[in-house]
Amino acid sequence: MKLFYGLVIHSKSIDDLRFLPNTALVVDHGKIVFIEDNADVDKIQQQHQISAENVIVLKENEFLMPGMIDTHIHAPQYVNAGFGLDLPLLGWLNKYTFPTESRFSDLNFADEVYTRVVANTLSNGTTTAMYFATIHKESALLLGDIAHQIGQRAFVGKVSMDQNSPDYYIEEKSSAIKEIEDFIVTLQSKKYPNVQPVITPRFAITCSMDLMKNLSQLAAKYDVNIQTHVSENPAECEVAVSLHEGCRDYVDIYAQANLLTAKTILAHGIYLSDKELEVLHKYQTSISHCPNSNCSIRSGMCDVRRLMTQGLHVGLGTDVSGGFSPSILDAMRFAITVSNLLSLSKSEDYKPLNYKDVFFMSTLGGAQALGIGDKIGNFEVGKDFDALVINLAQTDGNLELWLNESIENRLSKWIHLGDDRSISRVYVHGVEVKEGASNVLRVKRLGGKRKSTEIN
Ligand SMILES: O=c1[nH]c(=O)c2nc[nH]c2[nH]1
Repeated sequence: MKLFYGLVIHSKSIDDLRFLPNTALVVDHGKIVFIEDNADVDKIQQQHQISAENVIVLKENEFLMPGMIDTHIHAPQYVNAGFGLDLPLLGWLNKYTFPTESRFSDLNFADEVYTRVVANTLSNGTTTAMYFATIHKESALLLGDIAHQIGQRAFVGKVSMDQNSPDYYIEEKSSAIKEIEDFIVTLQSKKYPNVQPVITPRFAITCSMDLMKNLSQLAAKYDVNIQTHVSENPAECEVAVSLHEGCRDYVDIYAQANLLTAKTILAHGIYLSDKELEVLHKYQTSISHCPNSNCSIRSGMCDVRRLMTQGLHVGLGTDVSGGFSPSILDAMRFAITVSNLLSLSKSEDYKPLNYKDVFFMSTLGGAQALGIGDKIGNFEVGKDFDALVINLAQTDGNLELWLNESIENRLSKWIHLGDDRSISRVYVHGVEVKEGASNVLRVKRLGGKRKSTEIN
């Protein structure tokens, strides 16, 4: 058992952010068993019979928050993060993305890159990641192994694609169906408590209707999540609809393939019509908002406020490498900026996203978007303890300046100015993992243990 004591910040819902001073939070076997603000810490330590070494008292310049959730990240594209941003989506996929992803048939290369992406996202405070891998079953399984070993909560998707893809990076339909079923069965048989397989048709351009229908049947058979892309770029929308005869619009393609469920998350959703939003709402399907990517490959500006007003769950995604940063803090900032820019062309009562909204989206909102809002995302008795200790002193040497501010302003400052150094401890299911993740990276840098291959 562990007892945390200090300032706790978490969201109860989109418009209910709580700042809880002097809070005692007890964790047992990875789960939250007690939480009380303005608590008598000695009394609670005694009541729960917790030894002194298991009491973690936060400093004045620290606070505890839920772990952050990246609802959309392409693990293999981590290699490309920060370059190749000169083309819009379809050209970008062909020139940069497919060639890189095709390299993941090489397990040594996959090991190198996937270890880095898991360790680095954890160091940046991502306790849960919804990953796209590649079409290669073995390396996608390896991503699951690595997330489990390093200690990240992860949804891992072996990508499926059987059309409109280059010869060197495509599956044949029947083998795509066999491979994804093998992938699900194998990953589930490992019984990793925090790693799940996810059905991952790349998007409607690279998947035949028949493949998508088979994938939705497998999702139902194994009760797994589904992820794909929707309505990211005007040219993409046009091509997608033209390829699937008899489908009214982009969302209708996925509706006809039975891919829309309460466990489905669609990345982007920039150009959705009101009718499409209505359909997504009916199926309780969520959106991953990836503002860095939307700006970097010039896809467009997503009106998140509109999606939320329609009742959709919206999480945040880094979308590496359309997005150049693996940090959810970066996604929060981009989300605020994009929303501010959008507001310039809206009526005066339009409310752009602020730091409280994006804090929600990066924690409980992300969990709800992934269909696990009852398990993680904030601090409630019975939930898993996925958490970050934030140390403001690491962000700015002039700590006094920070401590003179209200707690609200401190949070706003951290969201706008903080970086990975300010995330001093990371817990997943009650286990502290940041140090482990840094060690893995150190071993890699020194060329130790795992075999190293060259990275472009
Ligand atoms: O941002 C994106 N990244 C991708 O890899 C991709 N594939 C299809 N659509 C996509 N969008």
